[in-house]
Amino acid sequence: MDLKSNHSSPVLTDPAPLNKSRFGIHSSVLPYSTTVAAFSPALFLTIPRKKPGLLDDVRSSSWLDAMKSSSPTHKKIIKDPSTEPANDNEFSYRSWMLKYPSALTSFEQITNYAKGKRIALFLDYDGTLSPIVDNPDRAFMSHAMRAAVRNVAKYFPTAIISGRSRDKVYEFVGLAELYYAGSHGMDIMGPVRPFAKSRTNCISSTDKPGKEVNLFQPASEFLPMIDEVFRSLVEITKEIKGAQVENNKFCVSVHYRNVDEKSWTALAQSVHEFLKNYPRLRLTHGRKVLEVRPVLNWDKGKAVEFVLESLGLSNCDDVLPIYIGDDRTDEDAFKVLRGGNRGYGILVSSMPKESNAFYSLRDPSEVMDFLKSLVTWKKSSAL
Ligand SMILES: O=P(O)(O)OC[C@H]1O[C@H](O[C@H]2O[C@H](CO)[C@@H](O)[C@H](O)[C@H]2O)[C@H](O)[C@@H](O)[C@@H]1O
Repeated sequence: MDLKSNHSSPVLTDPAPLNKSRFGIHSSVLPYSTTVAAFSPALFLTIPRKKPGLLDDVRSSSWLDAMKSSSPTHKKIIKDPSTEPANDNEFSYRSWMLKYPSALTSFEQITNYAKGKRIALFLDYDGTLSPIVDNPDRAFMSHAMRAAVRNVAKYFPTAIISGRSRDKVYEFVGLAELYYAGSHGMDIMGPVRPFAKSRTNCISSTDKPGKEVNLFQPASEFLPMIDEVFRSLVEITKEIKGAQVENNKFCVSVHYRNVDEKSWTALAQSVHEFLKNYPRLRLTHGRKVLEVRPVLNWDKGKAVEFVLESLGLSNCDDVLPIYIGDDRTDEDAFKVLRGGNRGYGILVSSMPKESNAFYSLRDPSEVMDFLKSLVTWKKSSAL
């Protein structure tokens, strides 16, 4: 189901930005912010909301369809295409790949285009670097994947852009040489910004190993609210077996992967009902997860532009950004790269789905192969 076309759904996908100005953010010191953060009206989104009391949409089949189709159960999708007999699913996947060719089989085409260009690499975490698992706290990446990411980052500036809190994703990845954006891009720790336009709402900080970095948190004003919402959602959902609420600092995830399907409507309904008290927050939908986020014109696409600008790589014809991700929130980044043919989005998916990406990879193991291929290509082209 295409949630974008269903404005009556309580789960809102990211609407088009109301204001196209890219970084129109003024500085101010907010009363309860620990960091220097600032807001421009351009950063706030107007989200159409249902009137209180109208919960029919939560019970409707479209809502349930969206919850069901939000992510395949990971156990069902582990297949070896070389040994499994071709079936209907495989056939439709291969047809879909005509539109989203494999980044591995199209590798030569990608590198031909990349010749003479500087690649900047953006990687989502869950479902891209680590396989989807039932327990979000145990979504570890393999040692082999970490080695592949470490290696690729030696040759190309590399950033992780995740829905997780920045600290959590750093803990999982554990590589100090990367740039990190957590909370769907609302918490960016990047390089000191000699190239970037003056942006006073960036603050200087140091990362874990003590390197000087820049911190950009456009939603810092929301911190107390998100904290309060997190605690309330833990309470509200505690009777629903399997529900898990995760604090991602500037957003909150309500996981239903381990909830019996019969209770999904009840869960969605209570979250939706509760959020009516918070008109400055919105609900989006990820892989078996409801995500509570500030109503802010900021997303993973904006985060990509921000990191590129920080690195002095924006508006350069000789830069090729590549973004690899599996989730609906990664579409914002794919859109940014597709616009003006700036770079390549690569969708990680084992099943056909519409995307703004150019290429596809089936699962994290293919992501790892792609990263390794980039390194091999880079080394050989330097000879
Ligand atoms: O942007 P990402 O790095 O992909 O983060 C998106 C969400 O990922 C995590 O949830 C997903 O992965 C879990 C572990 O495999 C899985 O159990 C869950 O069902 C998935 O939705 C993370 O826990 C969320 O907070 C992120 O928002």
